Amino acid sequence: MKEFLNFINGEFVKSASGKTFEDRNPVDHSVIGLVHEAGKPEVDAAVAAAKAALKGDWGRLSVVERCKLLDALALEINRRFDDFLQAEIADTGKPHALASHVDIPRGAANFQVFTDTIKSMSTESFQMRTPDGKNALSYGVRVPRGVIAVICPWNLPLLLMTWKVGPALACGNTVVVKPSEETPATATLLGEVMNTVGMPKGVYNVVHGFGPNSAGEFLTTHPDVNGITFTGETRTGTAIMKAAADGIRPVSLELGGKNAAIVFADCDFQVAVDTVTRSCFENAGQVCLGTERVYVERPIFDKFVAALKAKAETMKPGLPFDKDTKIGPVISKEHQEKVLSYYDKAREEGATVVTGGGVPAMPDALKDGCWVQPTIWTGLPETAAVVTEEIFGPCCHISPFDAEDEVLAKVNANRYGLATSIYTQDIGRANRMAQQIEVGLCWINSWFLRDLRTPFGGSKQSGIGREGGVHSFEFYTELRNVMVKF
Ligand SMILES: NC(=O)C1=CN([C@@H]2O[C@H](COP(=O)(O)OP(=O)(O)OC[C@H]3O[C@@H](n4cnc5c(N)ncnc54)[C@H](O)[C@@H]3O)[C@@H](O)[C@H]2O)C=CC1
Ligand SMILES: O=C(O)/C=C/C=C(\O)C(=O)O
Repeated sequence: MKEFLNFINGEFVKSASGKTFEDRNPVDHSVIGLVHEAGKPEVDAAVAAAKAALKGDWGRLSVVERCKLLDALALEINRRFDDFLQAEIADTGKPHALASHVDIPRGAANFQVFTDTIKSMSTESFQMRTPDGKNALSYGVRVPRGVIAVICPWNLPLLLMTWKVGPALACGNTVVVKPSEETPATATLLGEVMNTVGMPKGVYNVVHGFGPNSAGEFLTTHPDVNGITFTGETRTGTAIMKAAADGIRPVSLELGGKNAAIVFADCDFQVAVDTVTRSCFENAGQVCLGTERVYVERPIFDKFVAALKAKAETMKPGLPFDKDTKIGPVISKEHQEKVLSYYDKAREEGATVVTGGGVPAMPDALKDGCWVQPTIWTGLPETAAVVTEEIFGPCCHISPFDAEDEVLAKVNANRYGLATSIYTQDIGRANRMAQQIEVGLCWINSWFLRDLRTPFGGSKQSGIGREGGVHSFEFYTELRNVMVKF
C-alpha cells in the first residue's frame, strides 16, 4: 500500500502517533494509499525547520540565486510531468486532457512567472530637504515575511499550492504546506523535486491532516507562523482569520464564489455557449471561478437554454484516461452528497430541471465513484438556495433578463464577489458593466483566461488580498522604509 509521508526539513517522516487516514480515488472510491497525519509534534518540527532555514543557506542566497533554484524546480516539474499527472489524476479523478493542459503546466509556470517578476521588482524612493538644510533620502526595501503557512483545497491541488509557494519562495520566505486531506499526492511529490534540485532543507515542508483539531489548526495557530495564505471555503477562511488575529498575522484569502455569466442577445452565440459550458462544467464544476448563475437576455433565452442543455448532455462521464471522457467525478462521497442535496433542494423549491439532476448510470466498476450529472435549472426566484449558495458542482440556474440595470442588480445581490463573465459584441456596454460588477475578476467573451502577472482574488466574502505578478509581493514581503540623512 502506498504511503504519503510528511515532508519536514528535507526528510519524509511518518507521524509519531502512528495515525493515518485513507486517500481514495473518486473514480471508484478505491484506496490509493495511507496518509500519515501530522499531529502537533510534526507541525512544530515543520515550523521550526522553516524558521531555521530563514537564517541558514536559504536566507543567505541572492535573489538571482534563489531564482535559479526556482527555475530548476519548474524544469524538474516538467521533467516529471507524467508522475505529477498520474498523482493528480489518481487523487481527483479529473480527465487527462484537463490535468495535462491546466493543472500540471501551471504547477511549473507558477514558479517561472514569479522568478521573472521578482528580478525586475523595484521599490520607491523619495528625497527631501531636512529642516537644518541637509538632505534625506528615504527608500523602500522588501524583506521576506518569514514562515508562511499555505493551506490548500482539493480542486486544483498542484496549481493552487504552487500559486502560493512560487511567490513565497521567490520573496525569500519558507513555507509549511497543508494540502487538502483529499489530495495529498502532488504536494508530497514536490518534496522529492525540492531535494532533486538541491533546495536547502526546511525551505519547503508538508504536513498532512485535516482542519479543526488537526494539522490545519495546529499550523494556523502556531506562534512562529508569520503569515497565512489560504484558498477554500469562506467559512474556513473566517476560522483562519480568527486564528491569525492572535499574534496579528497577515492573511491572504481566496474564498468561495457564486459567479454569474451574463449573456446579451448580441453576443457571438457559439462563443457564449461553448464558454459557458466550460465555466459551468469544467472540473465537474469544482472551480472557484466557475459559473453557477447564468443570466440570458430574453430574446435568446429559449435558444440558449436548449443549446446549453445539448452541450451538457454531451459531457460523457468516465475514466480519466478514456479519450471520450468529458467530465470526471466530484472529489468525494461527502461532496457528492452535498451536491446531490442541492439537486434535491432545487426540485423542492420548484425548479424546472432542464437536464440532469441526479447520478449518471455508470458501468459496474465505477458504480462506487462520486459521480453527479451535469445539471441545469430554470424557473427559480433569485432567493432560491441554488441561486444564492455556492454548490461547487457541475450545475447552473439560468434566468432571463430584460435590462442592463436589472441584471446588474441581480448579479451584485450576492454575498460573494469573485468572478463574472459577460458575453456581448457591444464593447462599450461590456466595459461599462465590468466596472460596476462587484467582483475581483471580470472576463469579457471569455472565462478562466489567465495572465499570471495580473491581480487575482475576490471582493466581498470571496476574499482578502490579491495574488499574481507584483501583487503577490504585497503579501509575501514586508515593505521596510529606510531613511538616511546626508
Ligand atoms: N477554491 C475554492 O473556492 C474551494 C471551495 N470549496 C468549497 O468548500 C467546501 C468544503 O470543501 P473543503 O475541502 O472541506 O474546504 P475547506 O475550506 O474546508 O478546506 C480547505 C483546506 O482548509 C483546511 N482547513 C479546514 N478547516 C480548517 C481550519 N479550521 N484551520 C485550518 N485549516 C483548515 C482543509 O484541511 C483544507 O486543506 C466545498 O464543498 C466547496 O463548496 C472547496 C475547495 C476549494
Ligand atoms: O488560476 C488560478 O490561479 C486559480 C484558479 C482557481 C481557483 O483559485 C480555485 O478554484 O480555487
